[in-house]
Amino acid sequence: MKALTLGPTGTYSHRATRAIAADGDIEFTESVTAIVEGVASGEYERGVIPVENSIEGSVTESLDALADRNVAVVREIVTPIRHALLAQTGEFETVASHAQALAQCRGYLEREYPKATLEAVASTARGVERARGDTGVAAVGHPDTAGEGLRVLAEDIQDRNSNATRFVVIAPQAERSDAGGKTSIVVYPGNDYPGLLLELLECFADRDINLTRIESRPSGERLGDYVFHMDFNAGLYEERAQAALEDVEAICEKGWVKTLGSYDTEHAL
Ligand SMILES: O=C(O)C(=O)Cc1ccccc1
Repeated sequence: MKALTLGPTGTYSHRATRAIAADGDIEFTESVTAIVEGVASGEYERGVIPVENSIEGSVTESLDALADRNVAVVREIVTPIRHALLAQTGEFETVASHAQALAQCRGYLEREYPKATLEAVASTARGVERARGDTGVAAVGHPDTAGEGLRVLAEDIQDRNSNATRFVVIAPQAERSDAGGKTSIVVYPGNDYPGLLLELLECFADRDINLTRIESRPSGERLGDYVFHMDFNAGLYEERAQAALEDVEAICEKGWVKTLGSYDTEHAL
């Protein structure tokens, strides 16, 4: 199964993708939007993108790409994230990594390297490549990416011990499934009145369905206009989930509801 994820080789996304594809079937690109596009167009059978981190929150580019393109979510993969500081020597002026990784280590970097300039690059592994080619650059990434030429200067530098990232596995929309313990939908009410959000939440509360996440993103139309990403603990094969979705659709008759599908969770290292 050909899978596309965030590269180059050695990213956390790459590690998560190994849960669903063999290394020979994994290809890389350097933007999550390009991953979603590669799957939506049918070029790739699977894509793996990070959506949420326990310290830093949403990967907003991923949420927006899921709202804007037509793909299905067929699985979620949760992995612990343990960052290392990698460099050729202890003398560096710049720390390069994915913006989320830099943010997850903000306290450590400010405390230990207050003068360092932080440089956001496309992925942690891209930062490691920068450090491999430049003595003035250190990287934040998985310690296994050090390879030859880089020293692991410090391990477990994330600001909290419990640092986990949630990735979703996406597939072409035709593979959307009703089976699985969780469901993701994206909702654009296209309306605004007191109690609208309460009504949306009641669709789930009234049926004893646990919402695991709700995240608002700007619709891009105007200030104060939102798209909601909602995840809940029920599969669309369940009558109560179908009924909740029907009610959500009725509330959003002036907007739209995108059903990304039902799926199960996998924990990977
Ligand atoms: O850059 C990577 O390695 C990624 O896969 C994105 C990311 C960054 C930080 C934590 C989890 C995922």
